[in-house]
Amino acid sequence: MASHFSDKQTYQKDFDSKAYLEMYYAAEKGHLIKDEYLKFILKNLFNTFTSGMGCKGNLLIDIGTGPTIYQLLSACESFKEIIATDYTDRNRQELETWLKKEPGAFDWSSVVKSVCELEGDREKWAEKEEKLRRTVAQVLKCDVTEKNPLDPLVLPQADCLLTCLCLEGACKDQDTFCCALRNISSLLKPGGHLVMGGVLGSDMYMVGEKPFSVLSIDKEFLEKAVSDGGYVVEKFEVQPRSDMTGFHLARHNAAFFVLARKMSLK
Ligand SMILES: C[C@](O)(C/N=c1/sc2cccc3c2n1CCC3)C(=O)N1CCN(c2cccc3cnccc23)CC1
Repeated sequence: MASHFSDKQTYQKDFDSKAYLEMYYAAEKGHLIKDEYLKFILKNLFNTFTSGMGCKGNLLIDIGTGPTIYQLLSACESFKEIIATDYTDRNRQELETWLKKEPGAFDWSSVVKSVCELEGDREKWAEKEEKLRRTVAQVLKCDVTEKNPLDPLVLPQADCLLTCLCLEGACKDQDTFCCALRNISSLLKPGGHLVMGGVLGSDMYMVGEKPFSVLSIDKEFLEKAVSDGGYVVEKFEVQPRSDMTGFHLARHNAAFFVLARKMSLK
């Protein structure tokens, strides 16, 4: 158990984006690949964004993107513009490096190919990468603990809010989680969709030699937090964790996927 809370300064100072990418998303051996988290999330994102669930529009904001783009691959088919956001400079830098095809960019091609396979044509992976690069308009700093997480920017409200593996890493307790959910909800239009993926029952995860704390949440807490946050839950999937090999690196017992709609005022 990480003895202390990994606050935003710790992330800014100690979160090694490259080590994280290698450890969790490297083809074949990445821990979130082997333990099926990624397969589960990609299938749910595919069903939500590209198979007629009606989740489409002009603007999607991804909150706490981290240094990863897997979560945007299906969304870029249904939204004209995507804004990626993260707290740490190195995560945003890692995203920019991939978006600009600069040297040292992480190789996402095997993940891109699996999403293209879901969409029906594995060969289209190069076009898919280019489509994503064209759709991500900006990479902004965000802090979910702020009333306006994008402060000082004030953006038009988004049609969809996406957030994966962020709030459980950013929030030290359940109250902070609920507050952060309300903060990010201010960025979403009434009637817009919240799409959230992550893990249940985790208390920490390793990045290189460093432990990062995780707020351990369960299905009941999450369902209540989303409903109390002003949403109607439309879909809530949980996948218990099967493969325990990477257990000591990222202790969680299930992956979750939530699709919810922000209630309109009237
Ligand atoms: C998504 C991620 O890749 C983290 N990935 C992973 S892998 C893994 C494996 C098992 C368990 C867990 C887990 N997690 C996240 C925690 C749960 C990332 O890099 N993050 C998320 C947390 N984030 C912030 C920190 C502090 C404050 C913030 C304030 N606002 C916005 C963001 C803030 C920084 C960027």
